[in-house]
Amino acid sequence: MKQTLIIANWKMNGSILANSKLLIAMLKFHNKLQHVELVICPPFPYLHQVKEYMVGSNIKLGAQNVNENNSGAFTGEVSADMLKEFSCRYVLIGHSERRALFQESNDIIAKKITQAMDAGLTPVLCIGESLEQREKGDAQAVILEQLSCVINDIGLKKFKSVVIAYEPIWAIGTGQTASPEQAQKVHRMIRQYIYGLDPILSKSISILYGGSVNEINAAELIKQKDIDGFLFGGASLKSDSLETICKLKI
Ligand SMILES: O=C[C@H](O)COP(=O)(O)O
Repeated sequence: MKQTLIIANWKMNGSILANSKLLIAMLKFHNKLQHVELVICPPFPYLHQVKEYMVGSNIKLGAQNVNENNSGAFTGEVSADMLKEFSCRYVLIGHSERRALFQESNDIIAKKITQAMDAGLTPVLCIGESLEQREKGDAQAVILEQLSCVINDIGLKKFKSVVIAYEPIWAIGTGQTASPEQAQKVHRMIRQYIYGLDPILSKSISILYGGSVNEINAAELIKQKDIDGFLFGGASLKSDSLETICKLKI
């Protein structure tokens, strides 16, 4: 059975003290998480701190971004090999905040995925439509374009190791989550698209939902057939919310 994947994206939040409190609280419930794979994605400077706390637990470490190059004169950037050295297992790629604020194109995102995979990291490919695109009826086309650009670039064989995170931009950090039905409809569409390429992969690939997930709406969302877990931000900074979401019976 596929494990439920829960990824906590701290975004640009935290401090050494605040992180310590959160991590100590998490370690109290981590051993009850047999049915979920919990991944923490802190800002880069805190990777080491989180890694130290996670020793002996089954909580995994992830990063929020990676550069599309191997090494060299890319001031301020971090390579996939560096993340691997810091014990990262996962890396978020193409988050909508990076696409919008840092002009990351589908082409750059495909290159980042290749870098991540070459270093042995599991890339979490974030996709999703804006409110404007949804209202114009373009959501499906946008999502399939984001997916197909990556698949065409890296090839289906490599794509088998990618995790997909569907995050409607209008639901991120707004408190306005997609309804379980809305989310399921898109997840089903994504899975059917993958089915058309590779029926076996369509069953094994994890498709996460993200966008204002919290301890209240998570229970209904996770019951949806094609939702395999969550990528969440705000609620991941609150240990009580995190614990409730991780303990949901799938
Ligand atoms: O990476 C996480 C997503 O952007 C969702 O963030 P949020 O849970 O704060 O809406």
